[in-house]
Amino acid sequence: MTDQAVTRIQVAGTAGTDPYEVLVGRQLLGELAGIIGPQAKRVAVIHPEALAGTGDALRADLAEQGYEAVAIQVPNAEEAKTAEVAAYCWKALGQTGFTRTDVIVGVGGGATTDLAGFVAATWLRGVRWVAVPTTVLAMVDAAVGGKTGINTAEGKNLVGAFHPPAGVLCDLAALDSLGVHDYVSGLAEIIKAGFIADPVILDLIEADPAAARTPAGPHTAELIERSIRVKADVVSSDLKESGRREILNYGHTLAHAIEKNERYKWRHGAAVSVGMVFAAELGRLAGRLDDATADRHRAVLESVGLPLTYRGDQWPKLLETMKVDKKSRGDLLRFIVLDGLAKPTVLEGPDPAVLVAAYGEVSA
Ligand SMILES: NC(=O)c1ccc[n+]([C@@H]2O[C@H](COP(=O)([O-])OP(=O)(O)OC[C@H]3O[C@@H](n4cnc5c(N)ncnc54)[C@H](O)[C@@H]3O)[C@@H](O)[C@H]2O)c1
Ligand SMILES: O=C(O)C(=O)C[C@@H](O)[C@H](O)[C@H](O)COP(=O)(O)O
Ligand SMILES: [Zn+2]
Repeated sequence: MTDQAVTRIQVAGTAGTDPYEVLVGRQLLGELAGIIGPQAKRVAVIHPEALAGTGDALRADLAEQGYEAVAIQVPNAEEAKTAEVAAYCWKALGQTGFTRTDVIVGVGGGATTDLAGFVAATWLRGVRWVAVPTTVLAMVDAAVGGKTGINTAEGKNLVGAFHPPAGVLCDLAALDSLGVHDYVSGLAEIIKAGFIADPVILDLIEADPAAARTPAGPHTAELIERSIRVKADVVSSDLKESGRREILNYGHTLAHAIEKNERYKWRHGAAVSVGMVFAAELGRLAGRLDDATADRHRAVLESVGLPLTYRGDQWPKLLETMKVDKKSRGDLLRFIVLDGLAKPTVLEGPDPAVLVAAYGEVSA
Protein backbone atom coordinates (compact mmCIF):
# COMPACT_ATOMS: atom_id res chain seq x y z
CA MET A 1 0.00 0.00 0.00
CA THR A 2 1.37 3.48 -0.83
CA ASP A 3 1.02 6.40 1.55
CA GLN A 4 -1.75 7.87 -0.58
CA ALA A 5 -3.88 4.73 -0.82
CA VAL A 6 -6.95 4.48 1.35
CA THR A 7 -8.60 1.13 1.99
CA ARG A 8 -12.31 1.22 2.76
CA ILE A 9 -13.81 -1.71 4.65
CA GLN A 10 -17.59 -1.86 4.95
CA VAL A 11 -19.43 -2.82 8.10
CA ALA A 12 -23.06 -3.71 7.49
CA GLY A 13 -25.85 -2.16 9.51
CA THR A 14 -27.70 -4.77 11.54
CA ALA A 15 -30.22 -4.69 14.39
CA GLY A 16 -31.53 -1.33 13.16
CA THR A 17 -28.12 0.36 13.01
CA ASP A 18 -26.59 2.17 10.03
CA PRO A 19 -23.76 0.71 7.94
CA TYR A 20 -20.39 2.48 8.16
CA GLU A 21 -16.88 2.37 6.76
CA VAL A 22 -13.49 1.71 8.32
CA LEU A 23 -10.84 3.71 6.46
CA VAL A 24 -7.20 2.64 6.63
CA GLY A 25 -4.45 4.88 5.26
CA ARG A 26 -2.64 8.09 6.03
CA GLN A 27 -3.73 11.71 6.41
CA LEU A 28 -7.35 10.72 6.78
CA LEU A 29 -8.53 13.58 8.95
CA GLY A 30 -9.89 15.36 5.89
CA GLU A 31 -12.57 12.64 5.91
CA LEU A 32 -13.76 13.53 9.42
CA ALA A 33 -16.18 16.35 8.59
CA GLY A 34 -17.90 14.20 5.97
CA ILE A 35 -18.59 11.53 8.59
CA ILE A 36 -19.63 14.02 11.26
CA GLY A 37 -22.20 15.32 8.81
CA PRO A 38 -23.87 18.68 8.23
CA GLN A 39 -26.45 18.45 11.01
CA ALA A 40 -23.90 18.72 13.84
CA LYS A 41 -23.29 22.10 15.41
CA ARG A 42 -21.04 20.91 18.23
CA VAL A 43 -18.29 18.29 18.28
CA ALA A 44 -16.59 16.92 21.43
CA VAL A 45 -13.15 15.38 20.93
CA ILE A 46 -12.47 12.87 23.72
CA HIS A 47 -8.75 12.08 23.95
CA PRO A 48 -6.27 10.68 26.51
CA GLU A 49 -3.58 12.74 28.25
CA ALA A 50 -0.92 11.15 26.07
CA LEU A 51 -2.57 12.64 22.98
CA ALA A 52 -3.20 16.16 24.33
CA GLY A 53 -1.54 17.70 21.27
CA THR A 54 -3.51 15.55 18.82
CA GLY A 55 -6.79 16.24 20.64
CA ASP A 56 -6.25 19.97 20.60
CA ALA A 57 -5.13 20.00 16.96
CA LEU A 58 -8.27 18.11 16.02
CA ARG A 59 -10.42 20.51 18.03
CA ALA A 60 -8.79 23.53 16.39
CA ASP A 61 -9.22 22.00 12.93
CA LEU A 62 -12.92 21.33 13.54
CA ALA A 63 -13.38 24.84 14.95
CA GLU A 64 -11.86 26.24 11.76
CA GLN A 65 -14.43 24.28 9.80
CA GLY A 66 -17.20 26.06 11.70
CA TYR A 67 -18.08 23.56 14.44
CA GLU A 68 -18.31 24.56 18.09
CA ALA A 69 -15.54 22.14 19.05
CA VAL A 70 -14.44 21.20 22.57
CA ALA A 71 -11.70 18.82 23.66
CA ILE A 72 -12.35 16.56 26.66
CA GLN A 73 -9.14 15.14 28.11
CA VAL A 74 -9.41 11.85 29.98
CA PRO A 75 -6.78 9.71 31.75
CA ASN A 76 -4.59 7.31 29.78
CA ALA A 77 -5.46 3.66 29.33
CA GLU A 78 -7.87 1.78 31.64
CA GLU A 79 -8.03 4.64 34.13
CA ALA A 80 -10.42 6.25 31.65
CA LYS A 81 -12.85 3.33 31.67
CA THR A 82 -14.64 4.24 34.90
CA ALA A 83 -18.06 5.57 35.86
CA GLU A 84 -16.34 8.66 37.30
CA VAL A 85 -14.64 9.53 34.02
CA ALA A 86 -17.86 8.87 32.09
CA ALA A 87 -19.65 11.25 34.49
CA TYR A 88 -16.92 13.86 33.91
CA CYS A 89 -17.57 13.60 30.15
CA TRP A 90 -21.36 13.85 30.64
CA LYS A 91 -20.80 17.02 32.68
CA ALA A 92 -18.65 18.52 29.91
CA LEU A 93 -21.32 17.69 27.31
CA GLY A 94 -24.04 19.20 29.50
CA GLN A 95 -22.06 22.39 29.97
CA THR A 96 -21.50 22.60 26.20
CA GLY A 97 -25.24 22.24 25.50
CA PHE A 98 -24.65 19.07 23.48
CA THR A 99 -27.81 18.01 21.62
CA ARG A 100 -28.90 14.90 19.76
CA THR A 101 -27.55 16.13 16.44
CA ASP A 102 -24.08 16.83 17.86
CA VAL A 103 -21.20 14.37 17.51
CA ILE A 104 -18.48 12.84 19.70
CA VAL A 105 -15.07 11.98 18.27
CA GLY A 106 -13.05 9.42 20.25
CA VAL A 107 -9.35 9.65 19.43
CA GLY A 108 -6.95 7.29 21.18
CA GLY A 109 -6.37 3.67 22.06
CA GLY A 110 -9.05 1.10 22.76
CA ALA A 111 -9.64 2.36 26.28
CA THR A 112 -10.45 5.82 24.96
CA THR A 113 -12.64 4.61 22.10
CA ASP A 114 -14.51 2.25 24.49
CA LEU A 115 -15.17 5.19 26.82
CA ALA A 116 -16.02 7.69 24.07
CA GLY A 117 -18.42 5.21 22.47
CA PHE A 118 -20.04 4.56 25.84
CA VAL A 119 -20.47 8.28 26.50
CA ALA A 120 -22.01 8.60 23.03
CA ALA A 121 -24.32 5.64 23.69
CA THR A 122 -25.58 7.10 26.96
CA TRP A 123 -25.72 10.85 26.31
CA LEU A 124 -29.35 11.74 25.49
CA ARG A 125 -29.79 7.94 25.01
CA GLY A 126 -27.48 7.95 22.04
CA VAL A 127 -25.66 10.42 19.80
CA ARG A 128 -23.44 9.81 16.78
CA TRP A 129 -19.75 9.16 17.31
CA VAL A 130 -16.67 8.72 15.18
CA ALA A 131 -13.72 6.54 16.19
CA VAL A 132 -10.18 7.69 15.43
CA PRO A 133 -8.10 4.80 16.80
CA THR A 134 -4.40 5.52 17.39
CA THR A 135 -3.12 2.12 18.58
CA VAL A 136 -2.87 -1.10 16.57
CA LEU A 137 -5.26 -2.76 18.96
CA ALA A 138 -7.88 -0.05 18.63
CA MET A 139 -7.60 -0.04 14.83
CA VAL A 140 -7.98 -3.79 14.38
CA ASP A 141 -10.48 -4.44 17.12
CA ALA A 142 -11.73 -1.92 19.70
CA ALA A 143 -12.89 0.84 17.36
CA VAL A 144 -14.78 -1.50 15.07
CA GLY A 145 -18.03 -3.23 15.95
CA GLY A 146 -19.79 -0.97 18.41
CA LYS A 147 -18.96 -2.69 21.71
CA THR A 148 -18.56 0.26 24.06
CA GLY A 149 -18.14 0.23 27.82
CA ILE A 150 -16.41 0.79 31.11
CA ASN A 151 -15.13 -1.41 33.94
CA THR A 152 -16.55 -1.75 37.45
CA ALA A 153 -14.88 -2.92 40.66
CA GLU A 154 -16.22 -6.40 39.90
CA GLY A 155 -14.72 -6.74 36.48
CA LYS A 156 -13.85 -5.71 32.98
CA ASN A 157 -16.38 -4.11 30.59
CA LEU A 158 -19.27 -5.02 32.88
CA VAL A 159 -21.23 -1.88 31.95
CA GLY A 160 -21.70 -0.92 28.33
CA ALA A 161 -23.82 -0.75 25.23
CA PHE A 162 -23.75 -1.84 21.60
CA HIS A 163 -23.47 1.51 19.83
CA PRO A 164 -21.64 1.41 16.48
CA PRO A 165 -19.65 4.43 15.32
CA ALA A 166 -20.65 6.45 12.24
CA GLY A 167 -17.18 5.78 10.84
CA VAL A 168 -13.68 4.70 11.80
CA LEU A 169 -10.50 6.46 10.65
CA CYS A 170 -7.32 4.40 11.04
CA ASP A 171 -4.46 6.77 10.27
CA LEU A 172 -1.37 4.55 10.20
CA ALA A 173 0.89 7.54 10.88
CA ALA A 174 -0.45 7.57 14.45
CA LEU A 175 1.36 4.30 15.14
CA ASP A 176 4.80 5.91 14.83
CA SER A 177 4.56 7.43 18.32
CA LEU A 178 3.33 4.25 19.98
CA GLY A 179 5.78 2.54 22.35
CA VAL A 180 6.87 -0.97 21.39
CA HIS A 181 5.08 -2.51 24.40
CA ASP A 182 1.76 -1.08 23.24
CA TYR A 183 2.45 -1.91 19.62
CA VAL A 184 3.16 -5.56 20.48
CA SER A 185 0.12 -5.74 22.75
CA GLY A 186 -2.04 -4.98 19.70
CA LEU A 187 -0.47 -7.89 17.84
CA ALA A 188 -2.29 -10.25 20.22
CA GLU A 189 -5.66 -9.27 18.72
CA ILE A 190 -4.18 -9.58 15.21
CA ILE A 191 -2.94 -13.08 16.06
CA LYS A 192 -6.39 -13.84 17.50
CA ALA A 193 -7.93 -12.94 14.13
CA GLY A 194 -5.39 -15.30 12.54
CA PHE A 195 -6.33 -18.25 14.73
CA ILE A 196 -10.10 -17.79 14.57
CA ALA A 197 -10.51 -16.87 10.91
CA ASP A 198 -7.55 -15.85 8.73
CA PRO A 199 -4.40 -18.02 9.02
CA VAL A 200 -2.58 -15.94 6.39
CA ILE A 201 -2.09 -13.47 9.24
CA LEU A 202 -0.11 -16.13 11.13
CA ASP A 203 1.96 -16.95 8.04
CA LEU A 204 2.87 -13.28 7.58
CA ILE A 205 3.97 -12.87 11.20
CA GLU A 206 5.86 -16.16 11.31
CA ALA A 207 7.77 -15.22 8.14
CA ASP A 208 9.37 -12.26 9.97
CA PRO A 209 8.32 -11.78 13.60
CA ALA A 210 10.83 -8.98 14.18
CA ALA A 211 9.30 -6.96 11.34
CA ALA A 212 5.82 -7.56 12.71
CA ARG A 213 6.85 -5.76 15.94
CA THR A 214 7.19 -2.38 14.25
CA PRO A 215 4.91 -0.13 12.20
CA ALA A 216 7.72 0.10 9.64
CA GLY A 217 7.39 -3.63 8.88
CA PRO A 218 6.52 -4.54 5.28
CA HIS A 219 3.20 -6.16 6.19
CA THR A 220 1.83 -3.65 8.71
CA ALA A 221 -1.02 -2.39 6.54
CA GLU A 222 -1.91 -5.89 5.35
CA LEU A 223 -1.97 -7.29 8.89
CA ILE A 224 -4.18 -4.43 10.07
CA GLU A 225 -6.53 -4.64 7.10
CA ARG A 226 -6.89 -8.42 7.30
CA SER A 227 -7.72 -8.21 10.99
CA ILE A 228 -10.27 -5.45 10.43
CA ARG A 229 -11.90 -7.56 7.70
CA VAL A 230 -12.25 -10.47 10.13
CA LYS A 231 -13.86 -8.22 12.71
CA ALA A 232 -16.05 -6.38 10.20
CA ASP A 233 -17.32 -9.66 8.77
CA VAL A 234 -18.26 -11.03 12.19
CA VAL A 235 -19.95 -7.92 13.57
CA SER A 236 -21.79 -7.36 10.30
CA SER A 237 -23.60 -10.64 10.90
CA ASP A 238 -24.04 -10.47 14.68
CA LEU A 239 -23.79 -7.01 16.20
CA LYS A 240 -25.30 -7.93 19.56
CA GLU A 241 -23.35 -11.15 20.17
CA SER A 242 -26.28 -13.47 20.00
CA GLY A 243 -24.06 -16.18 18.51
CA ARG A 244 -21.18 -15.91 16.06
CA ARG A 245 -19.69 -12.74 17.57
CA GLU A 246 -18.60 -14.77 20.59
CA ILE A 247 -15.66 -16.05 18.53
CA LEU A 248 -14.05 -12.61 18.90
CA ASN A 249 -13.81 -13.40 22.59
CA TYR A 250 -11.21 -16.11 21.95
CA GLY A 251 -8.72 -16.00 24.85
CA HIS A 252 -10.68 -13.30 26.65
CA THR A 253 -12.33 -15.29 29.45
CA LEU A 254 -9.04 -15.76 31.28
CA ALA A 255 -7.59 -12.49 29.92
CA HIS A 256 -10.21 -10.29 31.54
CA ALA A 257 -9.72 -12.09 34.86
CA ILE A 258 -5.95 -11.49 34.65
CA GLU A 259 -6.49 -7.82 33.83
CA LYS A 260 -8.73 -7.38 36.86
CA ASN A 261 -6.29 -9.30 39.06
CA GLU A 262 -3.50 -7.00 37.92
CA ARG A 263 -5.67 -3.92 38.59
CA TYR A 264 -5.46 -3.18 34.87
CA LYS A 265 -1.69 -2.62 34.93
CA TRP A 266 -1.27 -5.35 32.30
CA ARG A 267 -2.18 -4.29 28.79
CA HIS A 268 -5.26 -6.01 27.38
CA GLY A 269 -3.29 -7.60 24.53
CA ALA A 270 -0.74 -9.13 26.91
CA ALA A 271 -3.55 -10.72 28.92
CA VAL A 272 -5.23 -11.95 25.72
CA SER A 273 -1.96 -13.62 24.75
CA VAL A 274 -1.90 -15.73 27.94
CA GLY A 275 -5.66 -16.28 27.55
CA MET A 276 -5.21 -17.69 24.05
CA VAL A 277 -2.52 -20.13 25.19
CA PHE A 278 -4.92 -21.22 27.94
CA ALA A 279 -7.79 -21.59 25.44
CA ALA A 280 -5.56 -23.61 23.13
CA GLU A 281 -4.64 -25.96 25.98
CA LEU A 282 -8.29 -26.20 26.93
CA GLY A 283 -9.14 -27.15 23.36
CA ARG A 284 -6.35 -29.70 23.26
CA LEU A 285 -7.26 -31.27 26.63
CA ALA A 286 -10.94 -31.37 25.67
CA GLY A 287 -9.97 -33.44 22.64
CA ARG A 288 -10.89 -30.71 20.15
CA LEU A 289 -7.60 -29.19 19.01
CA ASP A 290 -4.63 -30.90 17.39
CA ASP A 291 -1.20 -30.61 19.02
CA ALA A 292 0.39 -28.70 16.13
CA THR A 293 -2.17 -25.87 16.20
CA ALA A 294 -2.09 -25.70 19.99
CA ASP A 295 1.73 -25.48 19.96
CA ARG A 296 1.59 -22.86 17.21
CA HIS A 297 -0.05 -20.46 19.69
CA ARG A 298 3.00 -20.44 21.95
CA ALA A 299 5.41 -20.18 19.03
CA VAL A 300 3.83 -17.23 17.26
CA LEU A 301 2.95 -15.27 20.42
CA GLU A 302 6.43 -15.75 21.87
CA SER A 303 8.08 -14.82 18.58
CA VAL A 304 6.71 -11.27 18.80
CA GLY A 305 7.44 -10.96 22.52
CA LEU A 306 4.00 -11.56 24.05
CA PRO A 307 3.69 -13.35 27.43
CA LEU A 308 2.64 -17.00 27.66
CA THR A 309 2.31 -17.52 31.42
CA TYR A 310 0.72 -16.09 34.55
CA ARG A 311 1.03 -16.67 38.30
CA GLY A 312 0.07 -20.24 39.20
CA ASP A 313 -1.14 -19.38 42.70
CA GLN A 314 -3.83 -17.01 41.39
CA TRP A 315 -6.12 -19.69 39.90
CA PRO A 316 -8.86 -19.61 42.59
CA LYS A 317 -9.29 -15.85 42.21
CA LEU A 318 -9.22 -16.02 38.42
CA LEU A 319 -11.85 -18.74 38.42
CA GLU A 320 -14.17 -16.63 40.58
CA THR A 321 -13.80 -13.65 38.23
CA MET A 322 -14.38 -15.79 35.14
CA LYS A 323 -17.81 -16.72 36.52
CA VAL A 324 -19.08 -13.20 35.71
CA ASP A 325 -17.75 -13.32 32.14
CA LYS A 326 -20.48 -12.22 29.73
CA LYS A 327 -20.46 -15.60 28.01
CA SER A 328 -21.46 -17.38 31.26
CA ARG A 329 -25.05 -18.56 31.53
CA GLY A 330 -26.13 -19.00 35.13
CA ASP A 331 -23.48 -21.22 36.71
CA LEU A 332 -22.32 -22.51 33.31
CA LEU A 333 -18.84 -21.35 32.27
CA ARG A 334 -18.42 -21.06 28.51
CA PHE A 335 -15.16 -20.70 26.56
CA ILE A 336 -14.31 -20.15 22.92
CA VAL A 337 -11.97 -22.93 21.78
CA LEU A 338 -10.80 -24.15 18.38
CA ASP A 339 -11.88 -27.38 16.72
CA GLY A 340 -8.95 -26.75 14.38
CA LEU A 341 -7.25 -23.79 12.75
CA ALA A 342 -9.87 -21.12 11.96
CA LYS A 343 -12.63 -23.32 13.38
CA PRO A 344 -13.79 -21.54 16.53
CA THR A 345 -16.51 -23.11 18.63
CA VAL A 346 -17.97 -22.95 22.14
CA LEU A 347 -16.91 -25.28 24.96
CA GLU A 348 -19.62 -25.30 27.61
CA GLY A 349 -19.13 -26.31 31.23
CA PRO A 350 -15.72 -28.00 30.89
CA ASP A 351 -14.78 -30.54 33.54
CA PRO A 352 -13.17 -28.56 36.40
CA ALA A 353 -10.19 -30.92 36.29
CA VAL A 354 -9.62 -30.03 32.63
CA LEU A 355 -9.75 -26.32 33.51
CA VAL A 356 -7.16 -26.81 36.24
CA ALA A 357 -4.95 -28.84 33.91
CA ALA A 358 -5.16 -26.19 31.18
CA TYR A 359 -4.25 -23.51 33.72
CA GLY A 360 -1.31 -25.65 34.83
CA GLU A 361 0.03 -25.31 31.27
CA VAL A 362 0.15 -21.49 31.52
CA SER A 363 1.22 -21.30 35.16
CA ALA A 364 4.55 -19.73 35.99
N1 LIG B 1 -14.74 -2.58 22.13
C1 LIG B 1 -14.07 -3.62 21.67
O1 LIG B 1 -14.55 -4.38 20.83
C2 LIG B 1 -12.67 -3.86 22.17
C3 LIG B 1 -11.85 -4.74 21.48
C4 LIG B 1 -10.56 -4.94 21.94
C5 LIG B 1 -10.10 -4.24 23.04
N2 LIG B 1 -10.92 -3.36 23.66
C6 LIG B 1 -10.43 -2.56 24.79
O2 LIG B 1 -9.34 -1.76 24.36
C7 LIG B 1 -8.52 -1.43 25.47
C8 LIG B 1 -7.08 -1.63 25.12
O3 LIG B 1 -6.75 -0.73 24.08
P1 LIG B 1 -5.23 -0.37 23.73
O4 LIG B 1 -4.42 -1.58 23.71
O5 LIG B 1 -5.32 0.50 22.54
O6 LIG B 1 -4.74 0.42 25.00
P2 LIG B 1 -5.02 1.88 25.58
O7 LIG B 1 -6.19 2.54 25.01
O8 LIG B 1 -4.96 1.69 27.04
O9 LIG B 1 -3.73 2.68 25.07
C9 LIG B 1 -2.46 2.35 25.57
C10 LIG B 1 -1.66 3.62 25.91
O10 LIG B 1 -1.22 4.23 24.72
C11 LIG B 1 -1.56 5.64 24.70
N3 LIG B 1 -1.69 5.95 23.29
C12 LIG B 1 -2.74 5.75 22.46
N4 LIG B 1 -2.42 6.04 21.20
C13 LIG B 1 -1.13 6.46 21.22
C14 LIG B 1 -0.23 6.88 20.21
N5 LIG B 1 -0.58 6.90 18.92
N6 LIG B 1 1.02 7.25 20.57
C15 LIG B 1 1.41 7.18 21.89
N7 LIG B 1 0.60 6.78 22.89
C16 LIG B 1 -0.66 6.42 22.55
C17 LIG B 1 -2.82 5.67 25.54
O11 LIG B 1 -3.09 6.95 26.02
C18 LIG B 1 -2.48 4.68 26.64
O12 LIG B 1 -1.68 5.27 27.63
C19 LIG B 1 -8.97 -2.32 26.60
O13 LIG B 1 -9.75 -1.58 27.50
C20 LIG B 1 -9.83 -3.36 25.91
O14 LIG B 1 -10.80 -3.89 26.78
C21 LIG B 1 -12.19 -3.16 23.25
O1 LIG C 1 -15.84 -7.35 19.65
C1 LIG C 1 -16.00 -8.34 20.34
O2 LIG C 1 -17.08 -8.94 20.39
C2 LIG C 1 -14.89 -8.85 21.17
O3 LIG C 1 -15.09 -9.74 21.99
C3 LIG C 1 -13.55 -8.25 20.92
C4 LIG C 1 -12.61 -8.32 22.11
O4 LIG C 1 -11.30 -8.27 21.58
C5 LIG C 1 -12.75 -7.14 23.06
O5 LIG C 1 -11.72 -7.18 24.01
C6 LIG C 1 -14.08 -6.93 23.71
O6 LIG C 1 -14.12 -5.68 24.36
C7 LIG C 1 -14.42 -7.97 24.74
O7 LIG C 1 -15.75 -7.83 25.05
P1 LIG C 1 -16.49 -8.42 26.32
O8 LIG C 1 -17.90 -8.50 25.86
O9 LIG C 1 -15.86 -9.74 26.62
O10 LIG C 1 -16.29 -7.45 27.41
ZN1 LIG D 1 -9.89 -7.93 23.13
